[in-house]
Amino acid sequence: MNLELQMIGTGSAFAKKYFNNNALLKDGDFTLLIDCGVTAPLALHQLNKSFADVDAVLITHIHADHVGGLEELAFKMKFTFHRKIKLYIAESLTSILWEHSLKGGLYQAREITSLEDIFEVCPLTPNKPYFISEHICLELIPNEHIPGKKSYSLYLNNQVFYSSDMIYNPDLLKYLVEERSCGMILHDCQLEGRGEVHTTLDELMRLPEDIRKITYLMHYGDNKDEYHGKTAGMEFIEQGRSYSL
Ligand SMILES: O=c1ccn([C@@H]2O[C@@H]3COP(=O)(O)O[C@H]3[C@H]2O)c(=O)[nH]1
Ligand SMILES: [Zn+2]
Ligand SMILES: [Zn+2]
Repeated sequence: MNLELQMIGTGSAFAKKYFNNNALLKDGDFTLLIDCGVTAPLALHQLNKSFADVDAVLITHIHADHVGGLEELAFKMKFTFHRKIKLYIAESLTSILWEHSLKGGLYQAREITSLEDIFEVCPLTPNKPYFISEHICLELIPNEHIPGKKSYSLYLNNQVFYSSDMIYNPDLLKYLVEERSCGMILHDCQLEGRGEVHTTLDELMRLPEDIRKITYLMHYGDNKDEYHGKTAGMEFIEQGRSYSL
């Protein structure tokens, strides 16, 4: 596939040791930022990067650990870099992102009155693959996360499933592996407590071994190290490290 995935953060929403669960997906010179949480500017800075290195941004759902850095991204693009990058987002979320999340901070008469004043908005239809660069094919898969809130997982190049935030859905994982040649799963992982809005480690440990073998854990809490060797063979994705896909 020849893509590189680098998690700029691997933490759960309120983790303090890890940044928000956001990623860079690189195809040669093209870099996609997958989600842009509150901590994204600092996370990039600590990797000697900045929003200047980002060519497009994709949003999976509207929670601060996934969209909270967009205000800074937008201002930097508009007034520092003078560049409009592509925003990939489910069509169902475009007006919600502006009206319910970004307008309060970004609105500026004659300068910024809509998402289109900042981004080249690319609304995506779920369950439909899109080539967004030469080698990145992206599909949004609707998931269940928060009652009444639309949220999406990603399926990359018909091979890699990226859960973003979702409650346990073993049937989806089995379907992707058995019917759609999925060879890698990056899954959110709540280490403790009941999985009311996320998937828990206990739930993932119930998956069949062939699925666990290809499952990597992300969006975890600060005490992740206590769980090393206690994950039924599933590896934790490491913040900052680059993975070849
Ligand atoms: O019913 C709820 C709704 C939300 N939350 C917390 O708020 C966080 C929002 O970001 P997140 O989706 O990464 O994780 C969520 C949880 O940590 C919760 O515990 N129960
Ligand atoms: Zn989250
Ligand atoms: Zn969330």
